[in-house]
Amino acid sequence: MEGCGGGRGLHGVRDSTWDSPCLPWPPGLSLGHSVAGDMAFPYYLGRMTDWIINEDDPSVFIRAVWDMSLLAIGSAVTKFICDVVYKETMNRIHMRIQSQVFSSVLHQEISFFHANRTGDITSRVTVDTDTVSEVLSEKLNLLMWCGMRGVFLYSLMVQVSLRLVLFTTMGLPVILLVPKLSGKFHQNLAKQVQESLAKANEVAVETFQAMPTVRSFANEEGATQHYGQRLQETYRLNKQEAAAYAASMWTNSLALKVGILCYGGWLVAAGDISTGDLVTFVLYATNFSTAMEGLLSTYPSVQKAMGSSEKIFEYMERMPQISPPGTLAPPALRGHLQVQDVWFSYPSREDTPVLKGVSLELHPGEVTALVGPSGAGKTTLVALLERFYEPQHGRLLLDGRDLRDYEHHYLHSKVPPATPASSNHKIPPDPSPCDFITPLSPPPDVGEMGGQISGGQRQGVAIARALLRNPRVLILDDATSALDTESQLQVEKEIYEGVRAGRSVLLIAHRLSAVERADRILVLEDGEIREQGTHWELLACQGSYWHLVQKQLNGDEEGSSRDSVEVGGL
Ligand SMILES: Nc1ncnc2c1ncn2[C@@H]1O[C@H](COP(=O)(O)OP(=O)(O)OP(=O)(O)O)[C@@H](O)[C@H]1O
Repeated sequence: MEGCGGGRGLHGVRDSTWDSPCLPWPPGLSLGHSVAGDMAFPYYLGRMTDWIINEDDPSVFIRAVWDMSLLAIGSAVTKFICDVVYKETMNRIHMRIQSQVFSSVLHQEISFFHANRTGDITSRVTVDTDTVSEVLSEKLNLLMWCGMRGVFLYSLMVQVSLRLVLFTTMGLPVILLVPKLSGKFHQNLAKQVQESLAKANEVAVETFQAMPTVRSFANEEGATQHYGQRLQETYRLNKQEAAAYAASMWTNSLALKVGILCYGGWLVAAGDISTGDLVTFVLYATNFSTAMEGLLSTYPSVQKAMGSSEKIFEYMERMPQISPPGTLAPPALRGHLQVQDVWFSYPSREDTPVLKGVSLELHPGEVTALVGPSGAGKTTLVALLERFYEPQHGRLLLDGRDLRDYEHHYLHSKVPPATPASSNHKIPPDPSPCDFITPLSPPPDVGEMGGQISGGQRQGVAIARALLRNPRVLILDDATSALDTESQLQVEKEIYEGVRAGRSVLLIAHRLSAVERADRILVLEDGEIREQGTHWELLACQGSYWHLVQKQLNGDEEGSSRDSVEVGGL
């Protein structure tokens, strides 16, 4: 068996996965003991038959009974120990595979999560690993057991009668060929079942995630129907899979057994073998046929697991499509951030650049604001600064060193973003010593995707989390739009206090009143920096910024009717 010691599993797995959970003693040996115990029965039954027919010395009969009893006990005990050790080992392997797939997925680049559906990824980590584990812990055990029985029995059958073995062997191709042919077909079907199940899961996950939308469009019936259609597809494939499985089972050839009895009877009559030998052989052959049946019934499951394991190992062996982080972690960081001639397009739309030669600088002790219409590329720039993606052209430098050179945890603690998305996970009971968070008082568990807190609380938590890290570069991406006026003033106080202490701040805001105090305002439009200057300088130019301000004043842009803009100071 390959599962123990180095080597690769069903379809190849890194050695480390399989190294540690080795069986404490050679599994083949203990399995051999157990199988050999089982195999002795036909032999002793044969001897007993001869004794009954010939009425030999009674001690032969008593010895046979004793030997059989001892072997039965020995075989049962060894099998029990074997099963316990094997299952324990396989459980550990399952746990390891599952956590390795999970960890491997977590290390993928962000675009991987955009390219693959959440349901598919979850299915890989849970359903597929379960399938493989089930096969490892049950079916593979059975497969080894049946395989070993088959080998033992065959050699014992050879010892009893070579002629009968040759006769039996003629029926073997039927037994061995059919599963090979049906196996491929079954493996294909198993893969399709897994994919269809993943799609059904995806529909369920997406529906639950968008539950408020489903409710407000009264689309519960539609969503149920959609899910039902997916399940129907899975059901149809499952039926086909079951039929393929049954087809691979029928090879248990009754004709073979009848043939052995007829031919064996003729050999006994001809005096080639004894009646006891025939009894022994028939029992061996029956056991052999059962072992072959076991192999056949297990084989499709192993094929199925191979389909699942292929996908698991695809994930486990996938290298993230982003440069690995560096090791740089200087004790002191100024927070001078430079974006130099950055061009970027998303992997899913490679021919549509979102950022077109963007250059900007964040200086320690200054607030730099980035404004622009929706879709201009502001959040994309933040994603690059967070190293979710890498630009196709241009450089991102922190204190003169490329962002890629910095150690992963160090970089994210020194340059944390405050975005609503960063508050979606569970938070500690006391998220922050920051004053503004107290009145917002979020619950310790924010619920899935932050669903149990208000927009304002979410933003408060996000800012508190970012500030808690005492960052050198603070990035606020539309982080204060849902805060009430009092909380917003407190956040601004925190921000500007941090700036006085030498922090660099990048402030992205739709509500233009929030950026008026910034030391510099950059206007990003269609992926390009169109203007930069202070609030007053930009107003005086009457360019893009002035137009944005006018739009908000006139209430043209979404939400601006609620947020009156004071052009002239906060
Ligand atoms: N993951 C993605 N894959 C492909 N295109 C994307 C992705 N995320 C954003 N985009 C596209 O990139 C462009 C810029 O989006 P981005 O979110 O950076 O704009 P934004 O200026 O932050 O907008 P807003 O102010 O509304 O948040 C948009 O055209 C958007 O559709």
